[in-house]
Amino acid sequence: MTTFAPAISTGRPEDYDDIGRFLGALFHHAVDPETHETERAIFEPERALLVRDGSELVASAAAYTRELGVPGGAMPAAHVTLVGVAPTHRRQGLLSAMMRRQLREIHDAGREPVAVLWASEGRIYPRFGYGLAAQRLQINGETTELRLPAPTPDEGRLRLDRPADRQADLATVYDRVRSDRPGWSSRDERWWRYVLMDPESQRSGATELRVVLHEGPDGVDGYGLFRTRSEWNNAGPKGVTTVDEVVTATPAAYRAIWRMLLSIDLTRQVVVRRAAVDEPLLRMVNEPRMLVAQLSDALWVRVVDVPAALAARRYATDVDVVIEVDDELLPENTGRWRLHGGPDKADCTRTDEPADLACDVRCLGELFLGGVGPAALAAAGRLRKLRPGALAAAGPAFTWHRTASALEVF
Ligand SMILES: CC(=O)SCCNC(=O)CCNC(=O)[C@H](O)C(C)(C)COP(=O)(O)OP(=O)(O)OC[C@H]1O[C@@H](n2cnc3c(N)ncnc32)[C@H](O)[C@@H]1OP(=O)(O)O
Repeated sequence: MTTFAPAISTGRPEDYDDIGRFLGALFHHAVDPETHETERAIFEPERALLVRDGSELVASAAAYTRELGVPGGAMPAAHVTLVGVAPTHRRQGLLSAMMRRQLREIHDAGREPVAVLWASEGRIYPRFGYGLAAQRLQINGETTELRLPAPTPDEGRLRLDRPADRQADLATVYDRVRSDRPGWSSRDERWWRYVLMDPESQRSGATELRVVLHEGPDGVDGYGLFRTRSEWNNAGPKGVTTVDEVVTATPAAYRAIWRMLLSIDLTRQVVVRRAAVDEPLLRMVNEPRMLVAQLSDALWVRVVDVPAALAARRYATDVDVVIEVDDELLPENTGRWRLHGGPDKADCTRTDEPADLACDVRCLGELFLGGVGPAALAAAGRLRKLRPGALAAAGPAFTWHRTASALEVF
């Protein structure tokens, strides 16, 4: 067998048709013309890396330019996507070559201190320095077994509508809430069309996507995107409500929307694929066990530029710590970094002082959104404490008052 020497080229706008067909085959589904056009609109050809063998596309990787919510604000982040290698060319180092090139380009461009992705399989990306930064709960709730507290007077009115007709309201609520949710990405017009795209081919027998909006004293202050599916057996109806996202700016909106979603007539089950680990719903129902929640991975973060990344987020408490970092793929990150930060500001500079903590760059990715603290990573043997008391001193600073979560797969 001759060895294939990959030459990686940058994408052009006309490559999208090829990429769509290529990734459709890798993910074992047909190309849907409706989603293809929406996805083409968010494609950034100059950020795509392609490998061809002759004229045949055999590998791709790309990135979207978006902001990522982080503790205390939002920052530019390369949203890595469209990764695939043909079954004829797998395990010959193509993914590794693309990941190395992509990380180098992101680092050298100097605009995005971190990269972020959803992994098709959790074992693929740690070797490239990606750490599991946000987890999610997958809920399969038995709604007949769940009770919510009685409505309170501050709960407003609910209205049902077509999501596409209320896009402006959804965007207003989302932007209001996003500033305080580590892990949520910015959405412009094109992204809203992507989030709301609703092809028949992906409904699995359910209705079209619908939205329930909550109107509070100042107008729309929350929404829930959902669909329902009919199912019956000899005992009667057992329909399913599938919830895509619930975004609310007030506790009253949150309670009212979930009360409706859990009690739609002729349904008996609620499915939520991307609930937050600290989802308030778990604290609202009378029997949380009946939500049948299962933990899974959501966002993986790769710290690409250590000082810029650590200075871009905020810290729950004042922190002054020296971290020794090891980064095989981007050696500029290797060394000792002094992080001096707090709830309002942070800076991070190279230092010769002795380190308090030591870890690899993947571990920094895990810590980055506040989804896990240093003590858990130390207990897992992934982070080393080099000074007594360093974990207790730095630990609380890395967490955040809302844990990391992610609403949408990109
Ligand atoms: C952000 C996203 O887009 S996620 C979507 C990712 N894409 C997919 O899942 C589509 C289907 N899968 C694929 O296309 C390919 O299998 C890929 C892209 C996951 C891997 O591509 P390859 O070119 O085969 O990877 P490559 O040869 O560079 O492998 C590098 C190392 O990772 C390991 N590896 C790669 N993929 C996997 C996997 N799915 N499971 C376990 N190990 C893996 C390889 O064994 C290799 O290990 P080694 O260095 O110890 O020998």
